[in-house]
Amino acid sequence: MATGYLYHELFGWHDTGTNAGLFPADHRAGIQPFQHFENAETKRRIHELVVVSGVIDRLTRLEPRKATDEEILLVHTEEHLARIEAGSEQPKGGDSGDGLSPFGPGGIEIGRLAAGGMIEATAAVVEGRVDNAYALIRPPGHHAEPDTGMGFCMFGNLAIAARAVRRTHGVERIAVLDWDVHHGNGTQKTFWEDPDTLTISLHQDRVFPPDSGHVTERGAGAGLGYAVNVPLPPGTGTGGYLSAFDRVVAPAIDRFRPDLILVASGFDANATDPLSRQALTSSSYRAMTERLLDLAATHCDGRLAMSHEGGYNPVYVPFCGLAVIEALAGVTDPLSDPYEPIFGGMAGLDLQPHQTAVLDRVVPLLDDIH
Ligand SMILES: O=C(CCC1CCCC1)NO
Ligand SMILES: [Zn+2]
Repeated sequence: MATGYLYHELFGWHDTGTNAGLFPADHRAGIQPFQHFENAETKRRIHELVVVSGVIDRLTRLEPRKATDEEILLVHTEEHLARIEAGSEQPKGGDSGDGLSPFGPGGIEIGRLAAGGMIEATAAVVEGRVDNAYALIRPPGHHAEPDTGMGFCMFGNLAIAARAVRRTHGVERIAVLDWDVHHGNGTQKTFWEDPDTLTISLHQDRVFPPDSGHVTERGAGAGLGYAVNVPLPPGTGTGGYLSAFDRVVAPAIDRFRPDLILVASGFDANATDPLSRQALTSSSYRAMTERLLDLAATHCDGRLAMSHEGGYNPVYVPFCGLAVIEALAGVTDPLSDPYEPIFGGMAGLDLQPHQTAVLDRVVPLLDDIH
């Protein structure tokens, strides 16, 4: 099993400043200076754990490149690209569109490297140079819509890669699973009317963007039914997520019969994340990855590429990221997660009736996937 792995130190230099988590420090509002929630630490620490654990030696290292204007414009408007270019030329950088997504001077170059990195990882999988791949990239992308960035996202890295390999390699049917705890609104909007791109988002109900990711958001026109949303209640643990996988994700992908599976892989559904209220552990992510590998083997010769998104606890996210990469690489002696007994031992992590009730609403909708 050849697993591609893409990371570059420049991703750690994407500068989100001291926006005190989300907002600029302002003593009048009682906001003290502190680093932005989306900072380099979790990504850098995932990479260091991949190296120190020795898993790096079982991976095929892939190198990022900068996405071209043409590639970015496969998804985004000229106006959005111009906004990022203009901000990037400012002495202190700019923002991707919602005031919550800052970047430093020259920041567009790192944004291009993130999008180009996911293109390279996806192309390596499609060309068979590797069986699957993980693109540990930054800034994230799944909230970026065609006309704006948001939620820390500058460009829709995964969406750009999907359209890029469709154009260069003729990949037709692409299934996208977003397991970041926040709704994958950007990817969904990009492919809203596209029956050849199935978007499935597993997220905490209405956590971000506000009032987004409802079961009733299903696509439009020819794409109706090819957007699937599973808004899980706060506190959902492994039981709820794996039931969502077995009752929604797997049947949807089985019906869709993809040529490629892409994942918007955020780890902010972990039990310790500051920006959500779910309860997953590293073993949850390993189990989901193993299920995806089975689906990819069944439908598309194992072709599976993952694009890093959120995840904000620098202590625990590295163990979740390592578990996914170990599973992709078929590591049979994975590193033991010391926090699993604590975070995985809490009450209520098995499937709950109110979680089943959400899945019961989604399952019948899958009949519209052909
Ligand atoms: O991890 C993220 C960013 C979510 C935050 C954006 C503003 C408040 C919550 N999206 O996947
Ligand atoms: Zn997120």
